[in-house]
Parts: sequence; C-alpha cells; structure tokens
Amino acid sequence: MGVVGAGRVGAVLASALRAAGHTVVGASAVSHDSRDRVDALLPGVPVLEVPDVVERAELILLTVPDDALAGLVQGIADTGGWQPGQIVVHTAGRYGTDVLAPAQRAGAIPVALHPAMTFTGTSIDLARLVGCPFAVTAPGPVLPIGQALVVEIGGEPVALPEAARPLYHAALAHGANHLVTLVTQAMRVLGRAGVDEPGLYLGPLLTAALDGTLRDGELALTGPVLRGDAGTVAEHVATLVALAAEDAGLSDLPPAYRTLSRVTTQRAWSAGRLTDSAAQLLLDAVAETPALEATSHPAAGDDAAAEPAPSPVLVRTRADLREVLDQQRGTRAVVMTMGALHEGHLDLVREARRRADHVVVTIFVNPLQFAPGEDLDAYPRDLEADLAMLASVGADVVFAPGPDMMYPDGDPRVRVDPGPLASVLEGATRPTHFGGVLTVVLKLLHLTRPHVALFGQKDAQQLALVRAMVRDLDVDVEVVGVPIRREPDGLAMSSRNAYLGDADRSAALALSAALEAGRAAAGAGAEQVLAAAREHLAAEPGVRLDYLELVDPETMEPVSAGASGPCLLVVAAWVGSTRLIDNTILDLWKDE
Ligand SMILES: Nc1ncnc2c1ncn2[C@@H]1O[C@H](COP(=O)(O)OP(=O)(O)OP(=O)(O)O)[C@@H](O)[C@H]1O
Ligand SMILES: CC(C)(CO)[C@@H](O)C(=O)[O-]
Ligand code: BAL
Repeated sequence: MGVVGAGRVGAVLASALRAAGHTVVGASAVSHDSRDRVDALLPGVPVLEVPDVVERAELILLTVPDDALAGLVQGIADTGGWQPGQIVVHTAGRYGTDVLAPAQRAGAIPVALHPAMTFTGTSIDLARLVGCPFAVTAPGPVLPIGQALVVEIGGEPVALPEAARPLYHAALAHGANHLVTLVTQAMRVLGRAGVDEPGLYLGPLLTAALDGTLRDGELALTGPVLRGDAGTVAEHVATLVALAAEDAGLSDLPPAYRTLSRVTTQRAWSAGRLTDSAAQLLLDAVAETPALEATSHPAAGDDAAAEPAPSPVLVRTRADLREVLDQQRGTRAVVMTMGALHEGHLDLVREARRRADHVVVTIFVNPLQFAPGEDLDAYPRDLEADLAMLASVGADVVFAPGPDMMYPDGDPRVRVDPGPLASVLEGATRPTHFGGVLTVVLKLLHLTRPHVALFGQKDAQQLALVRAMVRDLDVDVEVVGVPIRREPDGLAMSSRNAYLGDADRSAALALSAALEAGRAAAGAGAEQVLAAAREHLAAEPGVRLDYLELVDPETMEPVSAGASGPCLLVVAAWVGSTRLIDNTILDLWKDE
C-alpha cells in the first residue's frame, strides 16, 4: 500500500495497516511535520512523489485535507495515474465515494472510511483505533473490502450511505469540535474565578454530564435553565459581559453563552419541560439589548443554509384541503394567520415543524373579527410573498380561503361566545373582536384537524382565549404559545407595522421601551412597574394610550398591588392612526 498525505490520520492509519501485515511502499509528505511523522510512525518507508506512490501501490490511502481531495483525485486521473483494480481509500468525513469517481472511471475500487476519533499524529493514536467506530461508504459489492480494512486495524465498521456523509460529518464536528471550544471557554472563566486547576476541577462534572447525555439525551439537562431561574441566567450574562470587557480574549464568551442558553431554553420548552412563561423569561434574560427579547429565535438567514424547500401546496377550498390532509400520515400542526407574514409568523411555523410531521398554515383575513370602521379593507395582503416565506421554513400546506368559502351564507348565525375574558383589554376597545376570532379559530381547527395549534404570545389575550375555548369546549388539540419576535430595536413585529411612516415608526418604539422600563422596575412591585411604563409612554407625544395594565397571564385580570410571581404587562396604543399592541412577561419578585 501507499499513503498520499502523511498528516496525522494518514500516518497513523498507514502504521496500523502496516502492523496488520500490509507493506507500505511509499508515502508522500510535503511538510516538515509530515516527514517527521513518516520517520516516527512508518520507519524505513520511502518518501515519494504522489505519482510514484500511486504507481507502486495496490491500495492507496488518500489522507489529504478535505478541500484538496477532489482536485487530487482528478489531477491523478488527468495524468492517467489510476490503475484498474487498485483500491483507493480516502478518509474525508464529509465525502462518500462520489469524490473518487475519476479513479473509479479508470477501473479503481473506491472506498471512503472515516474514523470517529481525534488524532495526535503519534503512536498514542494506535491504541485508540482499537474499538474505534469507522464510517464505511462504498458501492455495495466492494463494501466488504472497506469493512475488512477497518477490522484489520481493530476498528468497528459502520456502513453509511453516500448521501448521509455531510450530515454525519457535521454531527461529529458539532459534537466533538465545538465541545472543545465550550470546555476551553469554561476553563478560562474558571481560571478567572480563581480556580487553580480548572481542568481537574471540571473533569468529574463534565464527565457526568457527557455520560448522562450519551445515555439519556436531553433528559440529562440540569441547571438554571431547566429550573426556570431566569434571574440566575441574567446574572451570568451580566458577569460574563463584564469579564469580556476586561479580557479581549473572551469577547466571544457572551454571545456563545447567550446562544447556548437560548437554544437550551427552546429545546427544554419544546420538550414540554418549561412553561411558556418560564421560557419567555429565560429568553428575555439572554436577549441582546434592548433587553426585551429581540433575537430569541433563529434568524431568517439560519434557514438559508438548508436545502431550498419545496413550495407548500396551496389550497383554497374545503374539498381540496380535505383531499390533501387525507393523504397525510402522522401528526399535524396548524399555524393560523391573516397573511402579510413576517419573522414572527415564521417562528410559529418553525416551532410547528419541530412539533409535528406536517405543517398547515392558514391565511385568512377574517371579516368577522373586524368591526365596521376598522382596517379590514386596508389590511396588507401579499399571497405570493407569503408563499415564498413559508417555503423557506418548510410549511407543507397553505390554506388560503376567500370569505365566500369560509362564510358561504354570509355572516354565520351560530358563533362562539368568548365569555367575560373577551370584554376586557382588547375586548373593551374591540367588543366584537374575540367572538369573531374564536369563531374562525374553531372553524379552522375543524377544517384542518391538527394535533397542535400554535399562536403568538404577542396576541396574549387571544392566546388565553383560545386556550380557554379549547378547554371549555373539549376541543382535542394542544395549544402552544410562541414567544414574541421583535425588530432589533425592540418593536414587536406585526403586519400592521407596515402602516407606520418614519415618524410613527420611531414613536412606536415607546411601547416596547415602556414595557422594558416596567420590567426594570419589577423588583419594586406592581405599582412601580405601571408607573415606570406609563411615564415612558407619556413622554412620547406620537403615542395615544388605549390601555396599560399588569395582569394575570391566564385570566387577564389585573393583579393586586402586592402581587408576586409571573405577570403580564400589556399595552395597546394608537400611533398615528395605527393601533398596536405589545406585552411582556415579568416576574414581580425576581427582576431587578
Ligand atoms: N411578533 C410576533 N411574534 C410572535 N408571534 C406573532 C408575532 N406577530 C404575530 N404573531 C402571531 O402570528 C399569528 C397570526 O397573527 P396575525 O396574522 O394577526 O399577525 P400580526 O402581525 O399579529 O398582525 P396584526 O398585528 O396586524 O394583527 C398569531 O398567533 C399572532 O399572535
Ligand atoms: C388567529 C387569527 C388568524 C384568527 O383570524 C388572527 O386573529 C390572528 O392572526 O391572530
Ligand atoms: N392579531 C390579531 C388579529 C387582529 O388584530 O385582528
């Protein structure tokens, strides 16, 4: 055999194959380190030019950097180097054997191996090969050749299809390489906390966490996120931000901590291990400034890396919807919208994707929930743009009926009575609104028959009413609330933001700023929260307040002056002629 590229992996594997009885006829080694490795691990093996190695060997090990592999294989093919019957093995994790096609066309036998192991490039690695899992990818008839090579050096072959290689490799890099970054950061911070031997100190804890995770997956999670200790998490962030300001070498620490806390929160929440309000508080605690959470969700760009998703199926009639749904197997989630979609809506769809096999999005501007004189006709509509956005997040079906489809006989005579919860806050200003909302929500639940229905926390009272309806009328669906998505400056995303001119857009910031001021006063009690928020709103002449209240998140009833625990600070206001709403969860005792 011969080895092209005596890097860490190449030299170690060649040495192991040699020990198993193969004769190594030559190794190509360009750098000093590679030549030293050949001396140390392959003593007596001549260092040759690549064409000479390829010419002399029956089994060629290509262990060059991933990005150089395709060019190398093609280059050897261009000079007629490959020989029929030669076994060509590479060890690039992300590739299967397609990358070896030029060699295969010349009659060579392609094999892709990848050891799930890190290498130092010294003889220490030889012992690590024993029992080490190796991914083996090769055309069916030659798969046994790859498996036999692995067995010869003491490894455990695991057959992996060509198409799975990129995902496989990404998983290993994410788990093993990013773990190194994470643990390095933890050791540095522990050192700054005065712990002398951070590695020794962390060892037992990290080993227990790793063992637990390998055994039980996410159930192994412990710590402040799982306990919903948002105050502790906020303090961690503040402390790490202060440390990063002193130590430029740790400037990457706060974003890493924030991102991992956010992802940990979202995963625990998706798994039902955190309540909506605990998750929202945690997301707020790790949000970038403004402290009202602006980036708690993957950005739109996060979806860009994925394969372009197929467009959702668009259906406009009951009959077509039934036909499409009848073909679906497995679980279904529904996201109901009025269109003019933005990232807040897409968050609902992303969460729906995580929770069900199929995702149906409804787009319907429901006349029944608009009172005469409201913005029914002006409400923005752009179905084409909506479909493109929904394709990017993997919605399967879009149901976009017209009013005649939903209400063929005009306004329905039988409607859902939303009860007393619908006459306060939004309901005080829009008395017929929630009757219209719940009627259409119930109709859409019947039409789409979902297991899960997702609604935004931005419309907190609507969410509470949908939950109440589902409970009181025994509708067989799980209702999930999704945190508020904000613009980077704090403004809650809303289709109605499109109405705002420049001056109004800037005045509208007073809403989220007031909520933030209220949150900052949470430690001082309910009255102070309201006073702080009200002061902020009063200072903005472009805003006409409708209501500002501190309420129980479930009943929407105002909390008493001495209340404690999670509360909802809700606001509605006209900015010019646009009516906006916003809210935030705060913890009356915990926030400072
Ligand atoms: N910023 C947001 N973050 C999270 N969810 C949101 C956000 N905005 C809207 N949603 C949710 O999306 C769903 C559809 O809402 P809708 O189509 O009314 O959008 P909207 O932007 O709230 O429009 P408008 O503010 O004009 O009523 C609702 O469940 C709503 O709560
Ligand atoms: C739930 C809903 C789609 C019903 O029309 C609407 O009220 C909304 O968009 O929040
Ligand atoms: N997002 C609630 C729908 C409405 O205001 O009509």
